[in-house]
Amino acid sequence: MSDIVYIRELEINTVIGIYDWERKIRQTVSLDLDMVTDIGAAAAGEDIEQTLNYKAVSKRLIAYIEAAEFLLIETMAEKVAELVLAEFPTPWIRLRVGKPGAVTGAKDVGVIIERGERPPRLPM
Ligand SMILES: Nc1nc2c(c(=O)[nH]1)N=C([C@H](O)[C@@H](O)CO)CN2
Repeated sequence: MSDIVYIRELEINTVIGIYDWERKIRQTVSLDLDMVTDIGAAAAGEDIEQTLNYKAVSKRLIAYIEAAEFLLIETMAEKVAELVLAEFPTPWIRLRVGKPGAVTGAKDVGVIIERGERPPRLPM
């Protein structure tokens, strides 16, 4: 079965950007994650150890991104997707990295990527 554990609008402060002034400040990035899993065992046993733990993923990404100093959000997105696929029990991730406030007049800008083995059927 292809189920999804998701995280929405995880906001993290970091050094991000290509301009000199951006290297001297911290800005907020906003992440959405959709991670494929099978929730069956966790649901049957009510066992947190059987889950793809969204709290554990969030804490790991907060620590990683707060310490990072990427130039581009593209690089951040690739590295975050790599980390999640390597460290957590999911074969596929869809990730949005937004940089709200980066463009005057736009509420948000960013990238959306999918990485890993895409299952045949995904929930909407
Ligand atoms: N596709 C991208 N475009 C831009 C990026 C980026 O990371 N990816 N970054 C910038 C600047 O850092 C901008 O955010 C400063 O306001 C411009 N375009």
